[in-house]
Amino acid sequence: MPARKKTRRQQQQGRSRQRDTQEQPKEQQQEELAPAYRVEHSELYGRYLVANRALAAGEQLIREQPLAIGPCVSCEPVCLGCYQPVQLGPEQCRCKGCGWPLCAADCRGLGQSSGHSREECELYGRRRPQAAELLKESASPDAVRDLYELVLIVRILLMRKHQPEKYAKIRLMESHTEQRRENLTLWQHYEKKVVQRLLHDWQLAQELSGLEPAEMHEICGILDVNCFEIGQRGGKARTLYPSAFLLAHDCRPNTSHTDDPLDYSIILRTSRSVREQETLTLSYAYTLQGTLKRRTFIQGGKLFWCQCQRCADPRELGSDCSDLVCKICRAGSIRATEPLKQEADWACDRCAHRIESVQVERLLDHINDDLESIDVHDIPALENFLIRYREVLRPNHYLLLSAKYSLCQIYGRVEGYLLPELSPQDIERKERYCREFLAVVDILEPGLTRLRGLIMYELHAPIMVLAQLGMQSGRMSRQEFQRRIKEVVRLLKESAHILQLEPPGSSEHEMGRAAADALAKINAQL
Ligand SMILES: C[S@@+](CC[C@H](N)C(=O)[O-])C[C@H]1O[C@@H](n2cnc3c(N)ncnc32)[C@H](O)[C@@H]1O
Repeated sequence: MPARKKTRRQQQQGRSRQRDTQEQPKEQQQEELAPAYRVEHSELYGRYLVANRALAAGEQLIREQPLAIGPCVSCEPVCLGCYQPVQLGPEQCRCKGCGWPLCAADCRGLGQSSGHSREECELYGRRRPQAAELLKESASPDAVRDLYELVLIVRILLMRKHQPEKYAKIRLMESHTEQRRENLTLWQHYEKKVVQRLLHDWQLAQELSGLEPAEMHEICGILDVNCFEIGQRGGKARTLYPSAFLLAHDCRPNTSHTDDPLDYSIILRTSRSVREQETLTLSYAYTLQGTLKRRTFIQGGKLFWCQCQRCADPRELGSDCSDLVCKICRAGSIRATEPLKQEADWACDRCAHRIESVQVERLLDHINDDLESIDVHDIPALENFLIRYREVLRPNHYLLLSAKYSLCQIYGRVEGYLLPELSPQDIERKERYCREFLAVVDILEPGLTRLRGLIMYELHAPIMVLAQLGMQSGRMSRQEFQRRIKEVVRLLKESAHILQLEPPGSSEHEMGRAAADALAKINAQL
């Protein structure tokens, strides 16, 4: 995060303390209940968490600070103190001790174990030619990525010497080392980019006696299997938490989590009510992706093939978010015949047309690249994308939904398309996209989830504006107007409730407050 002025930080801390005090009675109540979960073990999951009793939606299960935190593996350089983006040019502030780029000389993360610690700075200071001096403006994206990939690994290896208790906890995490060793590409990547580099170029064994390649590979595995990616307000980091890593994966999970921008704590809650004995789950993959891609992603990093209910269902629990248009009969939808087999054919549900899954993958990669090349603020280009692929993908397809979600967020917010400038057709379009998106999110991320809160907030605005326009023009009946206002109130209520569960200081929390304010104004007028 950019260096924040003391007053702002103090204000934020003040808000946070206030919130703690307000929540105290609730926490006291919870203390009287049995613990919310317990750790179990199975052949399939290894260790995992189960509900110890029936849990209500929104119950806080875990709040804990990271055991380890560092930059994400990315080509974008970030401040080592607070993980906000930085530049590599001569103007950028650099650490006096080691030369790595920082957001500012008084970054709040300097000298902190959650940021750029003294031990790290001293080590990098001794390795300037192999580290900071490579971080120049002319450095290739790969060179930047390779260096930033090392940071969290080195931080953990330094704990071996400086924080042995934390290090011991981390080493108890799953690394899947044997399975990783069998994957030659993966193994060689870490052998070359991490192990050899740290041992030979950085001479790390001089700093940490007895350090062996096997231990370094194990740490790389632990990070791949157990890391969370977190971040608020443009910052991005990866973290290991003491117990949140124990949650098993499901592609329609029953918990949701967020992180506190002040101390990087994870806050994990039930997103819907959970039965006693039910497995507590979160999603290791982005839920708004199709089964073919999600399963490949999970297998790549976490080394298992997901077999959850959603993955096993060709219609993905009725969301149809992987459906393609059959180009032979046009009326049918093409879906995986056996979704738990990556290589199984895809077939039309109306005619005999079939395609191989590799062809589907190629098509999806192509469309995804096309979408990625569009600026997320470019309304005409996103609209054009929807037109280009409506003959190829069904309306709920996750790639179309991704474009629709961007449009939901920018109609009414970007120049030339601000709310007063929007035509009724544009407003109707925003409403339609929001509804289509929400219908799928209701299936795949039901309950008190951030995405539902955000999209409900977006949806309230077009309904409200169209209702007002309808009344003004005399084309809408009083009854219809009231029905719409009722819907606006419901959306704002739910959105305010969900988004205010997000930590103060986050943009989502701000939006939750805006929803609550809008609701209060409407209630005052009713
Ligand atoms: C973040 S760790 C979870 C904790 C781990 N079970 C342990 O005992 O340390 C992720 C690993 O748990 C297992 N796992 C989690 N969810 C799973 C699922 N739905 N199906 C199969 N294995 C799963 C896999 O071995 C995965 O790599």
